[in-house]
Amino acid sequence: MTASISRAGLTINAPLHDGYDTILTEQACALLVELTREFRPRLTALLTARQSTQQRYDDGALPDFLPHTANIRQSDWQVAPIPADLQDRRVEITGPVDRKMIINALNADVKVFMADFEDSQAPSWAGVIEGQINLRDANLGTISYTDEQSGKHYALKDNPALLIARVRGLHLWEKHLLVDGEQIPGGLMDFALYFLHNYQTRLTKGTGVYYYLPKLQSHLEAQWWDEVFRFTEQKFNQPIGTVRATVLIETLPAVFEMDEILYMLREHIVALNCGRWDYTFSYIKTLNNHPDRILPDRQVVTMKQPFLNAYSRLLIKTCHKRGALAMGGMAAFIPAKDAEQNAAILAKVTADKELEASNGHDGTWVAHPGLAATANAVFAKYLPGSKPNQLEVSRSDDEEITAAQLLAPCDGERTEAGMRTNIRVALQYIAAWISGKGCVPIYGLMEDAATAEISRTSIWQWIKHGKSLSNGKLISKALFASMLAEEAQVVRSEVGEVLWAEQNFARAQTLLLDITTSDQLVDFLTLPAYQLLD
Ligand SMILES: CC(=O)SCCNC(=O)CCNC(=O)[C@H](O)C(C)(C)COP(=O)(O)OP(=O)(O)OC[C@H]1O[C@@H](n2cnc3c(N)ncnc32)[C@H](O)[C@@H]1OP(=O)(O)O
Ligand SMILES: O=CC(=O)O
Ligand SMILES: [Mg+2]
Repeated sequence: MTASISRAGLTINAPLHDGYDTILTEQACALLVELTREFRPRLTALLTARQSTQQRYDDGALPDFLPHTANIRQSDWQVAPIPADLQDRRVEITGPVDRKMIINALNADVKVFMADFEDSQAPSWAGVIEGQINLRDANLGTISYTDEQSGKHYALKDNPALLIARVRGLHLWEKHLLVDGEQIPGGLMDFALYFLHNYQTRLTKGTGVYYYLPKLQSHLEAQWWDEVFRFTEQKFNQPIGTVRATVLIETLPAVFEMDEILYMLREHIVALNCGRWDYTFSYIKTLNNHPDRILPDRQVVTMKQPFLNAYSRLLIKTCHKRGALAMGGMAAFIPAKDAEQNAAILAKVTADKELEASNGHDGTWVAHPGLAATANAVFAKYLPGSKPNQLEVSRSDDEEITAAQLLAPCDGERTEAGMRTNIRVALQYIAAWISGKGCVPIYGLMEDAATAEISRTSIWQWIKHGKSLSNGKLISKALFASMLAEEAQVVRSEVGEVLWAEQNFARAQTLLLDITTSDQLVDFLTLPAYQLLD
């Protein structure tokens, strides 16, 4: 049991290992207390508002554009000019804030590295604090790492990629830090520590403090972030716009409020991004009670599906009209060792990036350095020479993209193989997450919190609506429980007894059973899983 420490009014219920004091300084603790007291009450109200909005969808309503903000959508305004170093973002690599991976990502042949406290990071105490240490050292340019086993040394190359930090979503709390007896918001903690420890270094280098904001559900949440940014800029005597944000549009409610989100953050925002995996998860969650909108096997739900293509095109059109960039998203493929398999993977990544670039996206994401060349080659065709982006594309496009298109049902089969794959993926991912690893390769794909959510909520929804598999089997709680027991044995033989015992597979199996057979859909799998982390 760790003794609790009180510093500047912040209660720290976790050990302060080597170097942690350089992050949780008196000044940092005082900032966390001040920001929490100022912004936590309204965040709590915004989270409650999410529940009442969801209740309306559960009662039969469908998401739609908001009547009372029509003037924002219809009037003429632009976001603040995009800083020079954010103009060309054709390829961005993403990854957790692990020391070695940060160095590899910053050295990759990409414009930007999105350093992730979110989908690809399990927010263990060590993960979040050491992540801040690593990012501080990366911004200073002093980061290095030596692999104890191989002896390989890692250091930054000249002109590394530009760093953008993605903070935790608003639903996640930091259980190790309390203000006035209550947990502090995880995203606010990531934001504040990253700002405090990096703004001077970054401003001295002529850049700003750049963030990705995940999983927003409304423009009022964007307004909350805007106020956090202003408060912090003013407190540190920095001009408005020192902080710049890229907002992921990755929930179904948010796609109907993109103009409003850009407007609320207009002095801070530079881009929106298509977070396709969380978006697909959110489509399932938001419409979980709508029997006519049940998704098929996960493998069928690609960006070619009309509802996802409408989302990509509306995001591009909305951004470009307002002077913001429109970033694409992640193909979940990762390189294979076998040359023939790898060629097939690169062909799939090329096709995915080609669709994004031809729709008009200004850039895209890759999950692995081995995919950077492929994504660069596609975007180079659309951005020849020194052309930085496609801001001119669909700026004045008046083709309407309707609510019906965004909500269009997606047909396809629900197969037994698809259901069994969902089970094995969700089981292995949850085990990894509660063991402290937020992103793992499973069956040749990158799996993170967003992709795993699709696997487990698909099954939940199929059970709820009594759907059948393509072979006629009724998808019931009993069928799921028996398949889970069988697939757990498959995974156990794949990973072996030692890893099964060491890496929390039995606990993951219990958690997966609980959240898939619960009557109410569990909002995020990371909420119950966080109780098991650390
Ligand atoms: C839905 C969303 O939110 S998408 C965004 C969140 N998801 C992500 O960011 C995915 C990040 N990607 C990853 O974490 C990894 O690529 C994984 C887990 C999928 C696969 O990792 P590994 O199994 O280690 O891959 P692999 O063995 O091929 O790695 C080869 C090398 O590339 C490095 N590497 C792999 N992915 C990355 C990355 N994203 N960033 C930096 N380096 C990377 C590895 O560290 C390794 O380096 P080394 O040779 O110096 O040891
Ligand atoms: O964060 C990205 C996503 O696809 O989810
Ligand atoms: Mg996401």
